[in-house]
Amino acid sequence: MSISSPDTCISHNNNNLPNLSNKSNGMRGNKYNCNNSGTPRTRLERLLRERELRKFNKSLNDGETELLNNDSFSPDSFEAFSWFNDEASLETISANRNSTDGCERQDSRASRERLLVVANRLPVSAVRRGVDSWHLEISVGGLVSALLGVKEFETRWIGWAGVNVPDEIGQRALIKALAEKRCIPVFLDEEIVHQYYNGYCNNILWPLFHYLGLPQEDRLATTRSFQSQFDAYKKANQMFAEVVKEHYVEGDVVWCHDYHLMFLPKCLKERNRKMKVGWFLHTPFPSSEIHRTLPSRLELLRSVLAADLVGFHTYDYARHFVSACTRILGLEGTPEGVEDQGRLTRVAAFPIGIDSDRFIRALELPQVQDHMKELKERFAGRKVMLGVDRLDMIKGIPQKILAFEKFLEENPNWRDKVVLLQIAVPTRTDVPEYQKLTSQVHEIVGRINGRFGTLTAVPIHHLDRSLDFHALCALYAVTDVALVTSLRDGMNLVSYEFVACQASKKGVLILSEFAGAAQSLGAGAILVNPWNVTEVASSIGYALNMPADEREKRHHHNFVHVTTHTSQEWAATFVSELNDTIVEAQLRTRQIPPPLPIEVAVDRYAKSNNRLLILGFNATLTEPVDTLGRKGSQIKEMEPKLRPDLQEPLRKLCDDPKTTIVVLSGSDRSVLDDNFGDYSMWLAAENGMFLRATKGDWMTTMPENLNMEWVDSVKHVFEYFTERTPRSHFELRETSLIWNYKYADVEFGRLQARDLLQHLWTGPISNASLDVVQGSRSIEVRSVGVTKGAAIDRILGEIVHNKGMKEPIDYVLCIGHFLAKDEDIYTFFEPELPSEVPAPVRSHVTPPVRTSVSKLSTSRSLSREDRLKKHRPMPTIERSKSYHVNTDVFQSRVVDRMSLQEGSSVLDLQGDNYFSCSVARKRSNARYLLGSSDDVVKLLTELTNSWINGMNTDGSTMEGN
Ligand SMILES: O=P(O)(O)OC[C@H]1O[C@H](O[C@H]2O[C@H](CO)[C@@H](O)[C@H](O)[C@H]2O)[C@H](O)[C@@H](O)[C@@H]1O
Ligand SMILES: O=c1ccn([C@@H]2O[C@H](COP(=O)(O)OP(=O)(O)O)[C@@H](O)[C@H]2O)c(=O)[nH]1
Repeated sequence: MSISSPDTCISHNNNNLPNLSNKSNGMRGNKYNCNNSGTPRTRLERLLRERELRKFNKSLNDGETELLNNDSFSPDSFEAFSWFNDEASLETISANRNSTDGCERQDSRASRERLLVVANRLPVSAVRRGVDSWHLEISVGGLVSALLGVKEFETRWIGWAGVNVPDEIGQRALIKALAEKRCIPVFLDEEIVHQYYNGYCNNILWPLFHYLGLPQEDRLATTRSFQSQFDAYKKANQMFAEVVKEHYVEGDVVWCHDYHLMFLPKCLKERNRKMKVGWFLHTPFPSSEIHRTLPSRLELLRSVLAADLVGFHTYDYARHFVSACTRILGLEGTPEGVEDQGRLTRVAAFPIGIDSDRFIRALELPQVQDHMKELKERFAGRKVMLGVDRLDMIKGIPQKILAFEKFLEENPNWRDKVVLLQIAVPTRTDVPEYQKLTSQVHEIVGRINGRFGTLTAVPIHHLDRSLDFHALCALYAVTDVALVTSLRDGMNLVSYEFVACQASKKGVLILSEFAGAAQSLGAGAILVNPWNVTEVASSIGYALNMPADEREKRHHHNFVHVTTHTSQEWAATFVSELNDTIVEAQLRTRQIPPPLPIEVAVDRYAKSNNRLLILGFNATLTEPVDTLGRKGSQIKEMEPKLRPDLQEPLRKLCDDPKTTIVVLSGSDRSVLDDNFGDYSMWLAAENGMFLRATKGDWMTTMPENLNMEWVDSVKHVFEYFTERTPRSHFELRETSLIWNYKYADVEFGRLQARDLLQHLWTGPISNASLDVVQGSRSIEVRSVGVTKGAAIDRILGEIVHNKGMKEPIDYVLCIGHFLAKDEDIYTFFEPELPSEVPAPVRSHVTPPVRTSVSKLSTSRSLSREDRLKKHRPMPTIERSKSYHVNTDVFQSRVVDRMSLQEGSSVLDLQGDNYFSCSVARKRSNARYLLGSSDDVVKLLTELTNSWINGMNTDGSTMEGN
């Protein structure tokens, strides 16, 4: 795809995604040139195209941003942030953009898409000045800084204004004041703030996510209050959801932020399933071993997974999250995200950035220059070291100061040549832990200044307050060494801001390896372990003595990163991926068969005369697959058991003379005997390789020449892996071998499975004629041709013969939780000529892959119709042969083809009387879906009722099956 930016025209395709097409070759400026031929098909193609489009928009924006920022850049106010400006200026920009485009733009989405940013804190905190008058101040913190730099969207911010407003007059006045800044308040009362924000968010989740553990002291009290804090957390999240709902307009992107709002995606999706919901975490997501300790671990993960896209600062945090979902919820983690019953929540890393231009431009402003001059004079003759942090235990302020003390202790010559300026912004001052930290820091600073200070100078200048933007920029610019020693930090934007302001000085950044920023600025910074005070002290020495050329190289590396990975890029990428996730989900959904129309299936059943029901066993007639987390990995029943609530309907259906039931399972014969021996039905064990009417003996339907010589070598491999994978086991069946790790540690099990597969593919059996079938937690090895689909015509032949059927089968219901390999059973009954019957109900985007059928069955090369007509009149030819161990109990036979009468078909389904149904497996070749075995119970019960009702009306009698 060749795309060149300014020469590009933009249109919409059906997916509502803009198309880029090159308008060169002398076809400029004609909107009809915008063709759709290059419609991207894959996710990556779509995202690449979006990226090109963003770059193109940015090149237009750059000029416009100048316009926007011209007069409105008032130093100390938030007017500096573009999206705070009023609607009118944005309209102007849009108009300018259209007129400069050269090709009529239908693309309003990229530049005007509405974005609802939902975060605990609004970018402004409100201070009450009177009954109905408010003063707004910019809130301090990385989240606010980053989001204020986002310019691409028409943004509304929903959040808490940091103040309790109990009265209606005050609320109304605040709503009005905030509306001018495109902010919408969520009113939280004092008690909720105490329990939700101070309690659950800042005393439980915050320390936990930063590896500081759950509160230890007063265990009982904590446990008791934990529940009420969690309740308040959920309630607060519901309140946010209500406000979102009120302001949501169809098509809006709703972007939820941070650990305060982990419950929000679920609340939003429950209110509106179609809402585009993204969630981004600004803190680290800890290892799943840490998250496991949280009492509400399941609920929080599940709620976050309701979002369409989940984002983190780094790949590590994303990996931890996926791992928590697999280990704690028992879900499937894929490179794309987390999958739950066919639904994918995309999980990815989106490292945040800053609005670097804003910092670079600010350095030119006179007031910033004045500040810089003052600072240079004040600290002349001394190197300036700088720390800027909220006064939070995660920032490692005590550790930083202790390291500085050690440096002064060991380097007396530096004592009057260096100063540490530490800006410690008060935060969460209602939480006792933060109050303790403040006193602790004051105490250490006092001690060190007492120890190394003189009458005229102290080594540490500690400020317990925030600075305005320009003072901060000046400080960054005059600094020689910045010290960021967070014990853990989601990203840390201070390090980015410092780099942005160092174009001329090229100072050194000492950066904690536990800050997310270490992933991006690690190459240019000096990385330290903040817990290692000795290492930090020596790094200070190294930084202060660093030669200019090394400083320059390091700075350049980081400067390029900071100026290219901006907050605008971050937001645009996130929103673009969120939009794409929705497109992708729609494509996936269209590949999913529709739910079984139970009424239709029952009605047709009642109206037919010779029905065949083929039922799988595992997860079809047993309890639903347990996905409730770790408990699911505990061994409950080694052997599958028929659900008690299915016994009665099954028995009644078996007693219906017009119905034949076959249970077709991968399980071995003894398991089917134990569960179904008392019913009047057919049992097909080991994927149909063994067959028995419950009144008779087992026989084999196996192809005669089935090669089983591979068994010993595979068994050897399986034994090896079973020994090395705790809680895995393998089953040796007559026709297959299965290694099962469903009770093992999921991640370790998967790694072992990967190794095992690699060994099977490349090892001693690599040339054998085998199928290696991967289940979600198992690996099965079978001879080629051992599938349910391959076995079914032999089974059918035997049944028709055995029952002496005179009429064709006019209704087939085939239900199972079958492996992909065995889905050939669904296709077996599908008409092969499209003209014969209407196509399955679902609409395909990509046609489902049709599993090829057995090569062993010669009749397979014929069409279904030919195959079934070709069958000879009755006498079944049975060729006995002994097979395997224990064959004394089983009579083994191979059944030849048959038909009802010369030329007539065994099946007469008239297209519509065929219901293939996948249970709890969404991507399937079946025509329909059933959610779980609960639905199977419902269906079979209704079939039973229909038959009983039918029998009463037409007066037919019950005969044996
Ligand atoms: O609103 P507060 O409770 O006073 O806290 C301020 C913010 O602190 C946290 O910031 C994080 O976000 C930054 C940007 O992504 C990141 O660089 C930093 O490492 C994080 O600590 C918190 O996550 C925000 O929600 C708070 O608003
Ligand atoms: O006096 C100050 C100190 C800090 N900040 C801002 O607070 C943010 C801190 O973000 P960071 O990601 O470093 O950490 P957080 O506080 O969000 O954990 C940065 O954007 C700083 O510019 C500020 O505006 N004034």
